Amino acid sequence: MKFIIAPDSFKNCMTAREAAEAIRSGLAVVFPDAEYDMVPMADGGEGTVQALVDATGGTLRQATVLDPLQRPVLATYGLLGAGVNNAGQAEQGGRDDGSVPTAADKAEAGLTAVIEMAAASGIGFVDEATENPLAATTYGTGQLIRAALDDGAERIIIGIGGSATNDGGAGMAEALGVRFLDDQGTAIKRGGGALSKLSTIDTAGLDPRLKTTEILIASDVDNPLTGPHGASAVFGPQKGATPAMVGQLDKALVHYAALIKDQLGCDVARIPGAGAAGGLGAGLLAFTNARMQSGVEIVAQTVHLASRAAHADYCITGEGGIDAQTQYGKTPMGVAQTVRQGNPHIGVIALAGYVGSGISPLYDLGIDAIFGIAPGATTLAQALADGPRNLARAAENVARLIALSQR
Ligand SMILES: O=C(O)[C@H](O)CO
Repeated sequence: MKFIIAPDSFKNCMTAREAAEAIRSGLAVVFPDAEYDMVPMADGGEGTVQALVDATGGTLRQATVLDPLQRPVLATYGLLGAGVNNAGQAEQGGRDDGSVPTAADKAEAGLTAVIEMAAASGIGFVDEATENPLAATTYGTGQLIRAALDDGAERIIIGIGGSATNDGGAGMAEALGVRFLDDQGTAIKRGGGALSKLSTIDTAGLDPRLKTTEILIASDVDNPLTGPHGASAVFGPQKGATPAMVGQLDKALVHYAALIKDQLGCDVARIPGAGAAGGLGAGLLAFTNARMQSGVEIVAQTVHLASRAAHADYCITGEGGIDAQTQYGKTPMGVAQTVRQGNPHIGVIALAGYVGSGISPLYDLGIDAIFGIAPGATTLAQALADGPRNLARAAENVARLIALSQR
């Protein structure tokens, strides 16, 4: 019997790796001799760096960068290991065609870094008293990209979302060498508000390493940069923008996008995801060699999930919450679809801290069964404290059902 264990983190409770370990411990009560392939997962949001570092035996790195309000902070990013790693032990690497990568393949593949923009420019750095989307900058995210380039990264996975910013990624680009000038040739201030003064975008100093660096953007939303569904209108208020500020920020981004189109020949305004993270999506597309992809797809490809499922009997996935939103690119859905590509007969079971309404479509989309792990009514604090134990017990019960079905 072979199990693939591929959960996301359970927010505020367990990292993806801790969740995978809890699931394994429960399954192993019933199937001590089964083969367990541990694949900590993520969807590009919080926990992506840790999950990919854990899954590949990579390393966590830190750099001092500027937060959205330009205060120095220590931010963490990751460098992936050369091969897929099973819970930090033996290498399990396989390509999605089922073959195992050679040392030459790995050398050729180059170093991959993984960054969460929120580690430098996230909403967690501001509070009600300090939030200011007119001034907040993604400069620190650019500094993290630069740190990854200094480490030798040739490919960067960047999870974007959860930002405090609305600057169209101009701060990020500035940290990488772009100059944003007003009509007097003076550098404009950082932050989305000042983009209305922009007149010239000078990319002469852009870090040349970006030309040969592939950037994969895992975006949490697919909103356009501007307009009623754009960055400012939809996400500005949660960053402290008043209705008047929303109008000002949107106008500034319209102007910014027009200059990017005129001066760089790049039309980013309507691309789905360009409005993610206050328009950082647009900035990455305009100034770097970037493309958007679903976050869970990027992670699944990076850890070779499809090929690892080829000879597995069951896949156990999960996340803190599973509800109607899960079908739109959340980890359990992406895991189910990916493992089925590698093995149409695999059984897929999802475990969650809470199970919300609207989950019926998930059964047709590839998840065979969904179970909540809480044993009964309790407080959130208690549910979080008991999370690993509850998850292990739910996994044990799943294993008991599997054993029963084999009798
Ligand atoms: O950061 C933001 O603006 C939201 O999470 C959408 O990307």
